[in-house]
Amino acid sequence: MWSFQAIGHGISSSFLDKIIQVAREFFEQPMEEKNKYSKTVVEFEGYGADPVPEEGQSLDWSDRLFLDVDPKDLQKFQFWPESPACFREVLKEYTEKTKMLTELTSKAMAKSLNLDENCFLNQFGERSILQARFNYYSKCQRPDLILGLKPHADGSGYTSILQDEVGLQVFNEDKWHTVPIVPHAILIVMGDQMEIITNGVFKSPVHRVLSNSERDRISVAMFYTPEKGKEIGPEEGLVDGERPKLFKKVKDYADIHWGYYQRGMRALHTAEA
Ligand SMILES: O=C(O)CCC(=O)C(=O)O
Ligand SMILES: [Fe+2]
Repeated sequence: MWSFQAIGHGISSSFLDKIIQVAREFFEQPMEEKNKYSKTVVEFEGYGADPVPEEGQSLDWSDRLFLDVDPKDLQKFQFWPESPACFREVLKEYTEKTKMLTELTSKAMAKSLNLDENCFLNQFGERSILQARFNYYSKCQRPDLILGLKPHADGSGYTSILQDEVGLQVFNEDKWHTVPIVPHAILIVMGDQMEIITNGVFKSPVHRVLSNSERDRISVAMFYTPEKGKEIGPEEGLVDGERPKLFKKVKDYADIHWGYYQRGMRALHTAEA
């Protein structure tokens, strides 16, 4: 399993529409307003494109706002938009709802593998991290020439994605598959750290976003990642004679992943046993 669409998650449709709406309002503002929240070259957080460390690497046809949202003491309000006026309040509420969703999802995934329902939550730790990435893909005259977002696998534990248009594709069995829009479903995509924790039973899929000449697109990705400095590794219940340990213990894997991601490369091999 690499991804699924969560429905019946208890987050109201009107609230999900509201998040997409405030994201859209933020991105539709003049550059001058958005640049108040710009990140510098070295920072992760804030408004603007990801850095491209080396010449000749592909740029994405998209606009981003990246924010640490949980634990609360990691929130840096200098990067949180004040316009639209309800932005901060809506994001705080979505953070709380996403936390509840990750708890439910982690338990359900553990039970599906006949593991103790708290085992994934324990690996992620008390201070597990949530980061929000708002993506805006504007219309593009030449969608044949440029991608909205380059192929990558997430460095998170797993990621929940809200999307308002098709465009996201997942690579599986030698083909790109377009993820359908299920209204008000939240797409859960495994990241590399769940592949490590499940000893390869769950896979972290390579995915990308196409650009589109007719419609723009908003997505809100929430990256759920183990706490800083905490070691994670394959669950003992998923290791046996037939399935030896495929990965070693790692910590702060997301930082390692980032260096590779920027160069359009996968990082999972760095965790192989
Ligand atoms: O825009 C999307 O649907 C996916 C975004 C994504 O893959 C990411 O931000 O890592
Ligand atoms: Fe992604």
